[in-house]
Amino acid sequence: MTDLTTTLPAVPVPALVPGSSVRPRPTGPRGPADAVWSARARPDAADGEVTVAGLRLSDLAERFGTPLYVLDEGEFRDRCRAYRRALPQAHVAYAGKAFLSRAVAAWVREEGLHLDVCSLGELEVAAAAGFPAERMILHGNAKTPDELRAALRFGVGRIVLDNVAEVARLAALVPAHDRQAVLIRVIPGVEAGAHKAIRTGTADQKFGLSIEHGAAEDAIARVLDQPRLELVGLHCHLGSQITSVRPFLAALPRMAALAARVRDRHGVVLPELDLGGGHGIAYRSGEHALDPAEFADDVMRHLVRAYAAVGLPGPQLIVEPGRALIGPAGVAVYRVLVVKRTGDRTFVAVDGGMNDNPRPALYGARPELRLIGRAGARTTRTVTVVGRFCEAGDILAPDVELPDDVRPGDLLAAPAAGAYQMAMASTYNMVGRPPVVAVRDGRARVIVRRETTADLLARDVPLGD
Ligand SMILES: Cc1ncc(COP(=O)(O)O)c(C=O)c1O
Ligand SMILES: N[C@@H](CCCC[NH3+])C(=O)O
Repeated sequence: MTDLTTTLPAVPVPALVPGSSVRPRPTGPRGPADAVWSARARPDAADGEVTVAGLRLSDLAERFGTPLYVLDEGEFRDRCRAYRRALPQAHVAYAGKAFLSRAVAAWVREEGLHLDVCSLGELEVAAAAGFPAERMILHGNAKTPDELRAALRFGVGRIVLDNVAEVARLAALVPAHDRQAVLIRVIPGVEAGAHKAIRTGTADQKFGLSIEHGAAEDAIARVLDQPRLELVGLHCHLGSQITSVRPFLAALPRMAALAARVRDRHGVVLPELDLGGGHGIAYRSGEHALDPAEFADDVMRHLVRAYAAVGLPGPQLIVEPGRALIGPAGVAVYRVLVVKRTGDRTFVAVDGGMNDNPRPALYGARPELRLIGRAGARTTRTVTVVGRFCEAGDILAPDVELPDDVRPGDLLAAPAAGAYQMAMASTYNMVGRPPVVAVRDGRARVIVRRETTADLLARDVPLGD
């Protein structure tokens, strides 16, 4: 296991010397990639209103109810295009776990991306949207036999093997005279990611096979022994919400060295390298995102160099961003139900919370919440915005500056809400999940409807049955 802080040279932070031209890097956004609101959002109106794709969020809240998730289709498509433009030689696969529905799968299909799926459910949603199976990549640290069978039946393009047991299990399911293209997920020993729970580049977690301990090479030998499996490449995924390109660059020579050992030991040149996803976004004003163009420039340069250094041609690159494509396209809208003072704090309780956004409770994430729909008082106070669920830890943000006169009935909106919120939503306390409304060119359409109590009761077996 390698701690990046010890293996990579520290980036010197220039001191602010009076009268000198050396300035620390600005803490504000550097460009569009750092924006927390989508490019089609107008968040700065004097009346406090925010519009997205020409629609007022308060009108959408009125029409569809709250809590509400608004998804800016144009922003999502723009981001898909930006990635394809930045990486014309690579395959860009949208990681559906960030949020998937039939509409989203159709946008991904139309934009010509590949799709990373990690369950039978994701596979079937994508298939229902007409997504071509050969552009799908199946992941999972513990794929069920049903998932493996379905992947073969649908004709999924790539299956990423995560453990040795899967090698024989999958090979046994592939029909005679057929071959399934697979990659092997390895642990490169590079630590990256915004929180321990989402770091997957080092050995002390459940995903992948360690390079360091020989597990990866053992699995590779076993795959090469299976005539019904075709090993086309290596895969690694370092973690999530990574805002610097450095960890990706650190992984490249390690992946190249492993590819070279495969060539030396087995005489096989692996044509593909999947570097996973993990590209970070700005959740709050002033935070930095991983810029796709910068990522592309640096990674392509270092990739060719790392492979050339071991005498291999540059492989076909695959990347799998999820959050970076859908995160900034989403906005969560809540209605304030209660404002109360307890102890030293003012609590502002909204009609959503940890059920639709478990990220604050899981990773200490802090969404940027703001009053919308009216201007609000000029003076502000620091409040704690909490949800409505039966957990003291159901805190969306512990310290938000809101206008002094915030009151029940007000609307709060959080940008950058498109990834890993609705996708991870639950029905705790028997509260149905919010709808997702896609907006484009002044028009709104429900792409996932609100979950009703009738939906919840539909799964609950009536008494006497
Ligand atoms: C294998 C794999 N690829 C891609 C992703 C997408 O990650 P992100 O949404 O951080 O880009 C994940 C999740 O972290 C993953 O496990
Ligand atoms: N759910 C995590 C990301 C996990 C990515 C899954 N591989 C988050 O919200 O940050």
